[in-house]
Amino acid sequence: MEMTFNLTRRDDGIAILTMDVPGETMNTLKAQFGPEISEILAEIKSDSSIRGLVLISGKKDSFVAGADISMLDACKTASDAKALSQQGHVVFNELEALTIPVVAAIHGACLGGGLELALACHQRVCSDDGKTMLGVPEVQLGLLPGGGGTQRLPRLVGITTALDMMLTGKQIRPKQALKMGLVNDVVPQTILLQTAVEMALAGKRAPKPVKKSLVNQVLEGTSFGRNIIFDQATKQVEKKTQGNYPAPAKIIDCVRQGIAKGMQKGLEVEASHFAELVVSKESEALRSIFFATTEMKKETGAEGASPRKVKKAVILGGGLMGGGIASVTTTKAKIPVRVKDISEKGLSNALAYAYKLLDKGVKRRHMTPAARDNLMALMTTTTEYKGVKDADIVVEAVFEDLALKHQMVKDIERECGEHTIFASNTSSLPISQIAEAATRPENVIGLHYFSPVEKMPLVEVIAHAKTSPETIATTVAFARKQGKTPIVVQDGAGFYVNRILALYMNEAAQLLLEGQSVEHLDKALVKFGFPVGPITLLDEVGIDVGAKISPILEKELGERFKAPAAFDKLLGDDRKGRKNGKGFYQYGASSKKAKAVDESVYGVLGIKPGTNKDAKAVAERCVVQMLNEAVRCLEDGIIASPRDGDIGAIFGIGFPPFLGGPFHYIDTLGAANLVRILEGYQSQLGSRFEPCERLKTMAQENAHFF
Ligand SMILES: C[C@@H](O)CC(=O)SCCNC(=O)CCNC(=O)[C@H](O)C(C)(C)COP(=O)(O)OP(=O)(O)OC[C@H]1O[C@@H](n2cnc3c(N)ncnc32)[C@H](O)[C@@H]1OP(=O)(O)O
Repeated sequence: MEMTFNLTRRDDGIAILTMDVPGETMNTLKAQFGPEISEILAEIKSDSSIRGLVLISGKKDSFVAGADISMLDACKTASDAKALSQQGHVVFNELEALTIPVVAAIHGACLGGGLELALACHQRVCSDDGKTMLGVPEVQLGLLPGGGGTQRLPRLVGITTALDMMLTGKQIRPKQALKMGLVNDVVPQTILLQTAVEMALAGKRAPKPVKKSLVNQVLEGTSFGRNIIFDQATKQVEKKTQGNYPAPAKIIDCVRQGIAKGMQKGLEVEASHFAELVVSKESEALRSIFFATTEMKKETGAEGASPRKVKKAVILGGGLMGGGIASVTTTKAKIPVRVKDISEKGLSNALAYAYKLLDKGVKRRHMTPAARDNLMALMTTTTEYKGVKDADIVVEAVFEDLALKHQMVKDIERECGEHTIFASNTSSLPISQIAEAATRPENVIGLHYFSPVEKMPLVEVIAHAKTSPETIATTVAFARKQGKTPIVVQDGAGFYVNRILALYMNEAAQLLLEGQSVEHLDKALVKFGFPVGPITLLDEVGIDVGAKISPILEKELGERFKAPAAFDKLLGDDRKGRKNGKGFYQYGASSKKAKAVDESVYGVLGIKPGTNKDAKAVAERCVVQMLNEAVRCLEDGIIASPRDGDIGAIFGIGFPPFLGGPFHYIDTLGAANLVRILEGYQSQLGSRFEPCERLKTMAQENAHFF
């Protein structure tokens, strides 16, 4: 069997231990490595000619991506998982206990168990490459660092920094890592191995003391101060997770107990908590999302089609969406963009949007001003169709007006090349209707972004009947280069995300009109696990946008999409939401966050908030509408699979990730149970709750989606 670890000896007495998992693109830690590593450690200990050890990856651009998540999936019981963690502790403790200096030479991803492996080495040096990132992202999988990270990290970089890393799962760049003391040096990759060897030859070095503020020194230096840190962290995670994610509290407990009772006790607590988390339903759901997104990355979006390379893009419209699309195209995809707008104002908005994003990076020292300016140079602007002939793709982000979009199609067919893709960022108009103006409909596609474009990971790629497979594949690849997670959906009013969102929002509106307060509605759905409540979301998206989309959906999809008539009064009172500072919430002149509910909205709607219903019941009414419509979208072929439906809902509207997405959640609830709930509401509140046929069939067959 091919080995993963290869030990070579240099004349200067430094041994190089190269990790290279056969047949895999990334190194990951697997249980079966235990005996191989123990054998190598025994060999090293018995060979007095070895004066030092350097650990390096044999992979081109990654160190170690963590424990093999598939291995964790294979754990059937908590004791299986605990054994894995304990095995990791034994191996890493043995590595750390070597009397010779051990240096980790890191290039590329050094994450999770990979960083824990590096922490068990006496020193660490990493490359200054953009691909090099260090972190402990286990919390994003509903886990915690189970290879000693909860103990070694705080002792190396301090409690506050370690908690921040473990509770967010953030990736640390090389310079940041050096500054916080996570690595001892940062060098070009060309001299990474040589530097590591020199560090080993120089012998063990105590880690440089991490510079801490006086306040931090006092807080971390006394048990009273440490308790303040832990209590504050606990309060923050409770507020953020609403009790829906068990991992953060367990991370805090591992650190707290380890610092108070010593590393050995800390490791015992870590192994126990890690084990419970591996078999938790939350982690199972989060791991399924990781595998789903990884699987999707390999798909072109159109069977058998290969994407064309996009060397230049044109964005029509420099407004909020156009500016965002242009920004992610230059800053993420690093593709030259020409923004066309009818006014200079629109063009300057697009430039300002990109500059503001990039300048944040400069201020955070992630980027130099020169790098910012080089990326800004990729964006040019025009009020006429000049310099667009060689565009490979044009993304239109103009008003939701079919005639205007038809004009755009004709303009682009006249001004650009025969292969140029026309991608519409429409949020509701069927692509087939937009394509009616095209002489080359095979080049017309939907590419629906979500606002704010630089933050929302999802895009919907909408193919109409005549869209060519190559157009689909090229658009999917283009979105991926922008850092997006694209799902290919079929043409139809509202596509997928806005369609399931519309019924969820309508139900919230019904509850509001029944006398539930705005705060209560929003709090109930945040407690359920959404990032923001439905009323806040309506203010963010725009009450006018919602009002425009609803009739389109109702016309094509039926009565159930009819929005409550009372909501027209809001527009009559010029309430558009955040965009014009007047909606359900008050908006101060400069405040980014909505202040308080604008109580006058109740008068506009002609309602008076009554007694609030149970929060779970409020959430359930809104969520089951979304679940039922998600299944209808699968039934109608709008989405290709439950997997795409889960990813679309999570990445598009923040459906609670710990539930795995609508389809995973229906499996958890049980189709029969969901049908029973829907039918209950149907008898009380009307036909909008009627379960779709697919759900009723699944209920009868006790079927599951996964
Ligand atoms: C001991 C405890 O602390 C427990 C842990 O360590 S839990 C694991 C913690 N690590 C992570 O969460 C990292 C997960 N991986 C990633 O975030 C990304 O893969 C990456 C940032 C490392 C690289 O991203 P990218 O360059 O986009 O590559 P892919 O995501 O497509 O991955 C390439 C292939 O590697 C497989 N893979 C990556 N990480 C893991 C992992 N931890 N376990 C199992 N497999 C992993 C991924 O599935 C791809 O496989 P393929 O066969 O090539 O499709």
